[in-house]
Amino acid sequence: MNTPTPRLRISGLTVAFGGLTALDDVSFDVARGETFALIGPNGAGKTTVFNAVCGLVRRASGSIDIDGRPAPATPMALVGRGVSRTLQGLGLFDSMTVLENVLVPLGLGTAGGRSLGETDAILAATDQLAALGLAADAARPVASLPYPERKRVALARALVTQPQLLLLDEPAGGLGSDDITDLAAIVRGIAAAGCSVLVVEHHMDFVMSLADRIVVLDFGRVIASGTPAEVQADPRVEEAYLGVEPAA
Ligand SMILES: Nc1ncnc2c1ncn2[C@@H]1O[C@H](COP(=O)(O)OP(=O)(O)OP(=O)(O)O)[C@@H](O)[C@H]1O
Repeated sequence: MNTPTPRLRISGLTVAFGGLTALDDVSFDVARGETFALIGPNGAGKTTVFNAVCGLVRRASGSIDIDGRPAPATPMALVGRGVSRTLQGLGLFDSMTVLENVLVPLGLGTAGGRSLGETDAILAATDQLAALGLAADAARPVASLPYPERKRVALARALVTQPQLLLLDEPAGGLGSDDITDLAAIVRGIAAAGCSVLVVEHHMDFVMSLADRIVVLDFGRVIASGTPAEVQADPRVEEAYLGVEPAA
């Protein structure tokens, strides 16, 4: 039987910054419609994986394929290949309204693989804001919104291009428990619609309740992988987070 082509395949990825090996021979696949988490202590290399997928850092070796074809070399070309990303910080344009922020990627490229005229772009952005409960905020300066709403604007901006692979960098960071519960429901809906989600997150309850599979990085290496239950039971993970030596 043929194995389906993964949405994202990372093979033997190594990235170095001068003398620091930030990623060392990292490999994993993300299937279509899968929610996949990358976890690990601070500095483990999680964001560098995202940056490598987006063509923002140079690979020393390894390959990155999206839907069976090499990832494009530039971030702009990624949108046309169905990839979107949120940033660890919000990365919003504070001088713009909510709607203008969500329109930015539509001005750069395509939605669902096709270019949109201005009217259709505004409709798509307005629909996306409505889907995330932000319809009433469209004309407000984004800087005037509370932090959880600004996080959702950043998510709307990533979703407006109708990605097939969504990279979420610490989406729960800075949110309270009610907002995290809402976010988990939103991410489940995104995955249920067939979009693969690769999430970097420190909030463990969120990760464990959401992810189909998890890879754990430490000092740039994969130290564990599997289902949430498998990863939680792995003594190497406890060691990486807590500095506890696994029992012999
Ligand atoms: N552009 C860069 N130049 C030099 N070193 C970098 C650069 N980007 C990342 N690093 C280093 O690479 C390592 C991995 O960083 P990265 O940001 O990927 O970790 P992370 O797992 O995302 O950490 P955190 O959870 O704190 O965000 C760290 O030691 C970091 O200091």
